[in-house]
Amino acid sequence: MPLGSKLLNIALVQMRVTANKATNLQVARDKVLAAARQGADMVVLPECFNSPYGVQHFAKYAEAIKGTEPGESIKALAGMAREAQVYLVGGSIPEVDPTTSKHYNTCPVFNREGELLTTHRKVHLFDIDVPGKITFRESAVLSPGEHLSHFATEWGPIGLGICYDLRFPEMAMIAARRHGCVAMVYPAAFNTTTGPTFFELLQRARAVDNLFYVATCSPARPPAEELAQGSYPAWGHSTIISPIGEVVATCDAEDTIVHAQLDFDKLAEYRTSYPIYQQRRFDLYPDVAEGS
Ligand SMILES: NC(=O)CCC(=O)C(=O)O
Repeated sequence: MPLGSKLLNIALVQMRVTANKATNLQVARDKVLAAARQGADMVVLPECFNSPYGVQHFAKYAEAIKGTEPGESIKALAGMAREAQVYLVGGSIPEVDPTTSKHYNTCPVFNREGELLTTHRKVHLFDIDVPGKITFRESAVLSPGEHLSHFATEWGPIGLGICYDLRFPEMAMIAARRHGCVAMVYPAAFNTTTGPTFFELLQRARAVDNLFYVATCSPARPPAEELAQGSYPAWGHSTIISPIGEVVATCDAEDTIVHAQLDFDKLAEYRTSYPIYQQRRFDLYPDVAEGS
């Protein structure tokens, strides 16, 4: 992709995640390389791509990212990004901070040289209770991140969130208006209870709120026999949404790679047609994007 190009080819790797970390890393590598062969400039992996998603698993699979020798998943991700020569939004992995022993749900991002550009620690932990359907309490094991995150690319800055973060419009608004982000990327793992009602709706809302692209990447849904044994029922439906809320590309719950082209000339056109960036009334309500 030549510098200054307005088109970004993105690929969402909706992969099956197993209990075997080495297998997950190998599958991720094969799929990142396959996506690059299809022309992807940026590849996104799912939330918790190296470990089953569940509070009972986080500590067992956790690895250090910073402040010491990086763990095997970080080394593997850096290698994949370098080999495929893509920006890699490395889904998320359970992270342990070696200085505090706290655990996080963390998204690492790499450039085409395999250098770690940034990490996003999930800011809003997934604590919900839908009686008779799903109870989940990430905060039983994880600590919340304390920072919002974005990274620079030749297409413009790109904001990061992880799954439940998608429900909080302020994060996306701050990315868009404080940092000038042209897209928001969310590794995610909604489920068969909340996914049908909320997943696409939230993505379309965040896109339209900010007139930018939104991309999400989920694990594929496990097979019925694993669900019967209590595996997390991932909703799948990895999706790319345009700045005016159209579904550009999506899928169901299967193991697949979703490709789409983000067109930033179109984004500029939409922002001219719908000049909401110039029309806000901060004399009537506070600006959440104010600050450093
Ligand atoms: N992994 C998550 O944060 C799940 C979020 C989710 O399913 C929701 O409804 O929100």
